[in-house]
Amino acid sequence: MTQNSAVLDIRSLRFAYGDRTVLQLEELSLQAGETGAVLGPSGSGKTTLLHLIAGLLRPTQGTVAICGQRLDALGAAACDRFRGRHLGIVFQRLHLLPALSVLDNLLLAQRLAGVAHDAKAAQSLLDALDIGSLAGSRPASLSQGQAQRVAIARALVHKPSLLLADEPTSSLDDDNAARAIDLLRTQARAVNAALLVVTHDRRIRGRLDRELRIGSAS
Ligand SMILES: Nc1ncnc2c1ncn2[C@@H]1O[C@H](COP(=O)(O)OP(=O)(O)OP(=O)(O)O)[C@@H](O)[C@H]1O
Repeated sequence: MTQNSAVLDIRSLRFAYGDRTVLQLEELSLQAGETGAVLGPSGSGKTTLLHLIAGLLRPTQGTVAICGQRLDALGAAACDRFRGRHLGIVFQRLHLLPALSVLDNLLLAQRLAGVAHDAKAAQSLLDALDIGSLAGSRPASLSQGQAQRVAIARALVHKPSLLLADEPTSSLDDDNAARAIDLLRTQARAVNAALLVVTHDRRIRGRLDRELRIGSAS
């Protein structure tokens, strides 16, 4: 791993299922603190791209590197560890664990990422997202907006290098969509993470540093 490399560096990327190319992306690079959006309609390869960045799929051609490390060069266990330490992911369906309190959802995320248990830092993050008073609540008792804030906090609690957000605004009205993007941007900057939002939602245009469109390739 090199010290001054981009947090995310994608070059000449192509992914195919069999002989059918479903994603092509020439170049995408994000430095620490930078934000970007990949916009594409349904079927354009957004989920495929997220899986490639997370090392769950291997490129057919080209490279994806996180902090200078190609995930396809790592074995399965090392890839899992690297992903856990360097990536934070806000899933479209938030996947909060219903049996755990909000705070315990964050503490579990720290543990899975292999960073030190730090309840104070987790609580500060909840406070920064204006949901500090909900630390003891169960996810089922939260509004959708509150639950999304918890998901953002959980993705950031181990201070990842890269924050990925999958369709974070698609089910939100205009005001809340704008708020969610602002939160992602502000919170990613607070830990000096790069942020990549993958979405079909055109309302995101002009809100992040970089914008890239993808379309289905044949
Ligand atoms: N396991 C698979 N085998 C073969 N083709 C697949 C597989 N998974 C996805 N595809 C195809 O790859 C293309 C890209 O799919 P992908 O899920 O990445 O798109 P997407 O942009 O995330 O779509 P959506 O916004 O609808 O979730 C689609 O044409 C899809 O049919």
